[in-house]
Amino acid sequence: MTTAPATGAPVDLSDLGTAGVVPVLVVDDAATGLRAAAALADGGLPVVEVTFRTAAARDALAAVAAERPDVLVGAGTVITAAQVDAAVDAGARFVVSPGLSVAVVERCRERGVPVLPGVATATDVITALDLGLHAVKLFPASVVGGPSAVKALSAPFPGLRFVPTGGIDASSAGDYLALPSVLAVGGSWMVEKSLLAAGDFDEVARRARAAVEAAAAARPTTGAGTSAGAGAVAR
Ligand SMILES: O=C(O)C(=O)C[C@H](O)[C@H](O)COP(=O)(O)O
Repeated sequence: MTTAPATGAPVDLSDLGTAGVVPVLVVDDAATGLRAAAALADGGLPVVEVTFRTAAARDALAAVAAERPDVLVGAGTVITAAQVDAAVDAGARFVVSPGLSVAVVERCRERGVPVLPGVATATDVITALDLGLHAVKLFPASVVGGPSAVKALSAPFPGLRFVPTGGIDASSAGDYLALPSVLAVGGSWMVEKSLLAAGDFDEVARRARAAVEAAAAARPTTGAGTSAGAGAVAR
């Protein structure tokens, strides 16, 4: 069971490494967001990235932040500095972007929240390093080459940690998590749209539990919470 840092406590990206898996949520109403976050926590994964793709995203994020202080809630699909402000004002404790925007990174720094921008190429990685980042999201991970792409990009950039996201599911998560440069994996498979629409939150909890187990099995040496993948990451 992963424990989220208490509300108000500083969060850094190592906390995502501790979880090992970042569920990516797309919701059309705040109540569904709240139920999904509760089901994920029931499954031992008190972490959720609420994507800023829907009109309800802000309210869903705010509801989770207010009602579930035990859950580490962040914002995803953040592509403008204005969205950083909206997300942080709603209670986001980390920010994720599909790509690398200097404006987003700088606003996150100003607001004091850790940011995980997306990269897909070595050129993107160099830009991230120039900005002083130590961890990036690899997106879309399955399209840019899967675990082989992580390995290839890790070679010239030792010390950089990756959070592969995009096209990952229960069957492929372990292949990424077994790589030492992988901090965590992200994905929507635990909170699939059809499950939310059907109100099948038991299945959300079951998938969260399976994901936690897969992460622990892929990083077996020191166990969940203190595994190699959970090493410290500077902002
Ligand atoms: O919204 C963002 O910030 C993104 O970069 C995209 C999401 O992380 C992926 O869409 C999740 O991918 P799936 O697990 O394949 O659904």
